[in-house]
Amino acid sequence: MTVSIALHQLRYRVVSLLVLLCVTWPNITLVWGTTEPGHLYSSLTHIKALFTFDQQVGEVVMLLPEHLPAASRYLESYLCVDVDRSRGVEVSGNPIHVYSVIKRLVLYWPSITSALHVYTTLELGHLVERLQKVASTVVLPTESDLRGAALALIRLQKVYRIPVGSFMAGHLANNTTSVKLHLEDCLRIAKASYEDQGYSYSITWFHYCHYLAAAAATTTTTTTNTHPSTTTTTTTDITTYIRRAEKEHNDRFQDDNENFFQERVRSYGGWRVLQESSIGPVCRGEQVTAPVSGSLSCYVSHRGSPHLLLRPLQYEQLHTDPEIIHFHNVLSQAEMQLLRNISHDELGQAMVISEDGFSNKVQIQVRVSHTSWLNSTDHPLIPRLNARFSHITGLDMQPGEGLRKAAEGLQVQNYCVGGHYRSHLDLIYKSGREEEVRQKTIMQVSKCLPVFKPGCSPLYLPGDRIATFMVYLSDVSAGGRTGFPKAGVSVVPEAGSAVFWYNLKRNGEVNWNTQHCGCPVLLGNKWGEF
Ligand SMILES: O=C(O)CCC(=O)C(=O)O
Ligand SMILES: [Fe+2]
Repeated sequence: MTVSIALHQLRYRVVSLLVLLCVTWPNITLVWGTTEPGHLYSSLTHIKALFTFDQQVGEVVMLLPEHLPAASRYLESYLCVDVDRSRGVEVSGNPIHVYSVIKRLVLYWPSITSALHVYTTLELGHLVERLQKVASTVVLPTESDLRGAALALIRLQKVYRIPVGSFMAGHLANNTTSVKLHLEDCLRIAKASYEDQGYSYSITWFHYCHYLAAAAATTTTTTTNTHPSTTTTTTTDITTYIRRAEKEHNDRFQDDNENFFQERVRSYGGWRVLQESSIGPVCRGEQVTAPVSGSLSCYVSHRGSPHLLLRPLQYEQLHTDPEIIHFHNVLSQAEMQLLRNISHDELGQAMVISEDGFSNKVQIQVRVSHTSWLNSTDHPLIPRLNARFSHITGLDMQPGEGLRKAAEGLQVQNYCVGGHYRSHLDLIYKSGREEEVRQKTIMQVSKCLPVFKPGCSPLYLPGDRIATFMVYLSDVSAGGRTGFPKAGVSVVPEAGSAVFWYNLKRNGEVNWNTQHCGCPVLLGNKWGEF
């Protein structure tokens, strides 16, 4: 199935471009749709709208009399955004701010809104009215979105090895925000991880909560990290949570699984070693394999294309098997902006193909991003880009129809903070079950040629994505690399540059070393903001 999208209004901003080149068959692994419950934090459009709405709520709440406790709580949290905005600190691209805005709107806004009618007669009546109008147009977050935002923090913690104390203090990647987390947040995040079976992380967070609760209990006044409403959770309660999580951990212990410590938990307290996430080292840009010194090169070349003679390409070879090439300055700022504009309104939650190879289904934890597809007819820029990519790669980018199709349409993709794409292959045949695919020969695949016949397994359709050409439409403030854990290579997103590799070997076999991931975005937006 090919998804073609008619573009309507050209507005805001966005993202990156993924061109997946197929031999013959127009398969897609990705379709667009609306944002799933729990995933509001990953939608650029929604998050932008929430921050705008939040600002309006903040302005009204500042004028309300103090006796509305929810309003005071709202304000206390909101003022941190206000401070950061005035300091020029990134707000919508900061996962702690994103978690906090969702929290304010889920926990405090409902009580505020139900009390607001009282104030319509006062001086601030017109502000209240305006706010209520806006509220009816905004997709407001739910408890499950708050849980999703908490789990996004855990994902970042796993991959980038961020200490709990760093989140609590609002400090990420050398970037400090005014927003601080409290005991109630600590408990919420710990519980979210526990419910998601991330036992080791939940235990780590519960220990921190225990420390906060103990500190609060020894002071008569509230400390900076606690809040009156949370002092009802005692250290005894938290100890019970820890014991429960430890028991679950030990009962379900799996060696080498990032949800568990390296060993069973033996006694209460003590030092425990967290498992390394399989993508952690590449995503952090650490050296994971011995450098292939001497064999890699940088070129300025026209790559044999007369079209590139006057403006040769700068390219860097990052790896030899597979050959991974990083091309620089492939798109101009204006082109990136245009692509972000024309895709923005069509972004929908990305999905991945299901096991049976045909019915697309959402696997939310695997791929958290928003995508849209661009056709050649959507804008005159698209055919121009297809031609340019063809000159660069030497491959046919003819979008065509059916078996004439050489390449899929352009796919634009946006990841917000915490957004990621787990390790996968871009192939259609089968990602993951290596042995099974090895046993199927190319002959079996060709039985299905020249057209799809009944009896051919949907897993072995004629043609496959032979190569991937991916252009970054923005820089990313922190995180968001494209990581190749088997090849030990990672690429830092650089606006206007492109990564290219062949998914198949010359003989048509799968190149398993092309396994790659979109590392979680720690700060900012992959791909772009304007
Ligand atoms: O986001 C990235 O860096 C990788 C994206 C990717 O692998 C894909 O969409 O297939
Ligand atoms: Fe991919």
